[in-house]
Amino acid sequence: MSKRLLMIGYGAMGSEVHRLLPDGMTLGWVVVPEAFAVEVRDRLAGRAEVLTAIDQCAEAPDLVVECAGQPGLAEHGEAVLRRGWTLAVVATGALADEALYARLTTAAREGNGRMQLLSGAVAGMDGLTAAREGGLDEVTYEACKAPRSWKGSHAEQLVDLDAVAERTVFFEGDAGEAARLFPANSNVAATIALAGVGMRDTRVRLTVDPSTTRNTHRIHARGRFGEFDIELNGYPLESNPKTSTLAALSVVRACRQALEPVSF
Ligand SMILES: NC(=O)C1=CN([C@@H]2O[C@H](COP(=O)(O)OP(=O)(O)OC[C@H]3O[C@@H](n4cnc5c(N)ncnc54)[C@H](O)[C@@H]3O)[C@@H](O)[C@H]2O)C=CC1
Ligand SMILES: O=C([O-])CC(=O)C(=O)O
Repeated sequence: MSKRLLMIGYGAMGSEVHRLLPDGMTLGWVVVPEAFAVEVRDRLAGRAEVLTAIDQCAEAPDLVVECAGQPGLAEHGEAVLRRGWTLAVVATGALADEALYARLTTAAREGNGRMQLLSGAVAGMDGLTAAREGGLDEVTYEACKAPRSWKGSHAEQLVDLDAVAERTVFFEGDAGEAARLFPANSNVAATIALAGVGMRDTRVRLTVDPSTTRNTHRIHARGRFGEFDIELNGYPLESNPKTSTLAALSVVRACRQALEPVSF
């Protein structure tokens, strides 16, 4: 019998994940804000039940994936974890809020739930978490995207996205600030911080480049293990250029992991 997935959010990433769900996993429920429920119900045309709160879900899903962004994790994360369900998360930037982080970890502990932080648009989180065990001296992260990928974000206050003519750095700071200021664009900064040296000590630089069509992520880590540099040039999703295709694929991978006895 097929395992059943509950998805929080059903935007660009959610629809892509739904399209690519592995055999053996079906979408049972989608949770979206009231204002989007009618539209999402129309799009799904009966293929999954559309809810607006976790307590409306009458059965236990085999897996819950958050594809809703930071407000979605803040709103529904606790209810999922208190029910003892497993929650795979991409809006890791929400965890820069220490109070929310504490609420979710307490809910997971008390409810016997599990929060799985997904690697999203980047690679190397396995190596970084392993490297941390030996001690890390430095972790830096740089993102570079096309102007259209920064549209509608705080970048609009820092750089003229319509006029920018060459690669331009518009933000330098720590991972916590980046995740808070760019909630739809800098979850990766928080993911790297959570896997490495934390929000305050992870240095972040955000850039825009009018000549690129990719979402580029560069990570540098140095510690007792040695050092590594990762550069990932991802294709953005057509339906949302802020979001890399790999981020959606990392959710698909989490679905596959829930099905298979052997996994990376
Ligand atoms: N960790 C990573 O590498 C990445 C993380 N992300 C995160 O994933 C999020 C989703 O990306 P897209 O699908 O491209 O965005 P999108 O804007 O296309 O879709 C967001 C969806 O979430 C829903 N939503 C919003 N607030 C909600 C709430 N309180 N409860 C339930 N649903 C809610 C919306 O109705 C919409 O269906 C981004 O906002 C970002 O936070 C995105 C890319 C990479
Ligand atoms: O998808 C990406 O390239 C990264 C992203 O939006 C995020 O970190 O929130």
